[in-house]
Amino acid sequence: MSWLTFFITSHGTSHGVSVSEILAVRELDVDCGTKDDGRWQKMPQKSTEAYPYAFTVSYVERAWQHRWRCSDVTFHCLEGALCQQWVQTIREQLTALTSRPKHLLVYINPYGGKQQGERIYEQKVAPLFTLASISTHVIVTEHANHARDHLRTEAELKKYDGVVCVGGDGMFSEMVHGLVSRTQRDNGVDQNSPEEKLVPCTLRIGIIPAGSTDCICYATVGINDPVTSALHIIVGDAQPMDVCSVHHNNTFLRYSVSLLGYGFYGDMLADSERKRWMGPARYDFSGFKTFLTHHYYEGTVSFLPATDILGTPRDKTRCRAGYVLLQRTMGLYKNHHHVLQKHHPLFLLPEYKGGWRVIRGKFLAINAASMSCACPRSPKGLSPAAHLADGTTDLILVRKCSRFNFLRHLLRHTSKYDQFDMTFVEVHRVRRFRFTPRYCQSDSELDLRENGKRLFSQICRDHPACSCSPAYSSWNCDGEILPHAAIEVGCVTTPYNLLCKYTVHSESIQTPSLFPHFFTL
Ligand SMILES: CCCCCCCCCCCCC/C=C/[C@@H](O)[C@H](COP(=O)(O)O)NC(C)=O
Ligand SMILES: Nc1ncnc2c1ncn2[C@@H]1O[C@H](COP(=O)(O)OP(=O)(O)O)[C@@H](O)[C@H]1O
Ligand SMILES: [Ca+2]
Repeated sequence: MSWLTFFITSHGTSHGVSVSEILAVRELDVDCGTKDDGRWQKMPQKSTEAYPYAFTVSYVERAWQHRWRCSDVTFHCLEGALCQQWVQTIREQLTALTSRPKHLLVYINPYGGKQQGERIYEQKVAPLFTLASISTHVIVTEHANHARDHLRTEAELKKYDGVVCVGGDGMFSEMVHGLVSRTQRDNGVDQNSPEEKLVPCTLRIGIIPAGSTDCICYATVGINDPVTSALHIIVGDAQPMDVCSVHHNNTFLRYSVSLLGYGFYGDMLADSERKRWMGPARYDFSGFKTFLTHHYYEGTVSFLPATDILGTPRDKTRCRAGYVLLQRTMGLYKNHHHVLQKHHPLFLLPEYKGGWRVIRGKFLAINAASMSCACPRSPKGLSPAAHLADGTTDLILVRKCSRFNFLRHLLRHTSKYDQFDMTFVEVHRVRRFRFTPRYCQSDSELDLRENGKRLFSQICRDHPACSCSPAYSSWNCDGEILPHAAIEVGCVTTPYNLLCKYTVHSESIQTPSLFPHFFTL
């Protein structure tokens, strides 16, 4: 990392800016007389008239709580040639940073969150891209899956260094589906086979948060702030992440990168989609309602524990991304963790010891968190110690319990207390899992659900005193509804290049894996 240090001679202090954090440099026209001194001076506004040449450096300033802001510093000088030399040198250094994007394809979801996507992009993000000389092609989506289908079939991807979505987790999911599906098709990979290895795609995806929960953004950057995300994109930050593929009867259904939730989160999402007019507050309303209905679901969860990894979902350490190390060991890429790096470098071998485990029961919630799932509602997230790119997902099983206990469990997501330390909750770090509901879902029921109709199955006979508990929930897959109850999930890391970098300034136990923002899938 090279640093430019500007000596502020007037005060005898220095001001250092890392080249990797410079966004732009521009010469200023200062129209005045000359003096033959030749040293750079950062001057108070009044005395700048004496210095006819100046240039301004825009750079990343770290503000509070993981926020990044763009700051300017102007340097004045007496000699034009020296001024130009500085500007040219800085430009050359910036050009040498190959991880920075120059051409971006941007999709804006005008419908997500508070429906402010276009305004957020135009007012907060576009000026920064222009400042950083990034050219963009902007598409405002006209309907759901517009971006996904455009990416999958039409978009001329060769022209771009990355794609950016302006929206929530659903919009990010569209990007993932468009790009990953296209890459598999181009490489002859059959998505319907759960065993097939996914070919990673080379384009990176950036998110500008403009959705309702923005969990993928929050869990990776540490905050859901459009300016911070734009700056991470400009400086070329990258973070590989896990992608889970979801299948049903050897048919590909979807990919998931954050949460797959059955029961509580599935029901809450299904209810909230009908209340979109409420905006992001719909989740509070539907969350409360779902909590009161207190439905449980019977079924069998089978999973393949990740025995070869160090670290568990109960770790007190957080996935802090001071730096990210990708290790390639016999085909397994493993991401970071300070403890791992210190004590077990390069010894992470994939083992499938122990085989599958099977758990049968009545569950209020079955959640698979491939990342912490931190969001403003729960700054530590559903699985605070989950890692961003280790090829595993944290499977959380919440068994039937009283409303009071379930409330205690939910509330612990918002406090320092351990949400897993309860008798009815268990958590496993897994490579694959499968869920089969106790009662088989008929094709006609599935059809009805797929067409958006709600149908409570009649099969209630085994629920004691039950007149309303349905046999099936649906899966919440990164905020999108998946009507199939029986699914099979495999988690793979699809890392690519080693673009990860960046020093994270501060952290606390409350703030989980915070990190960059331009994903490599
Ligand atoms: C009664 C007290 C309730 C306190 C509950 C605190 C638990 C909060 C944990 C939230 C975890 C959310 C995981 C995020 C999922 C997103 O992918 C999804 C979609 O996000 P989007 O709306 O597209 O930005 N949002 C939801 C709420 O399902
Ligand atoms: N132009 C559009 N009109 C309607 N729906 C859209 C449009 N563009 C995208 N979508 C869909 O909107 C849904 C919500 O988007 P998302 O970005 O997740 O916002 P939110 O966080 O509010 O849920 C997703 O299912 C996405 O596919
Ligand atoms: Ca959504």
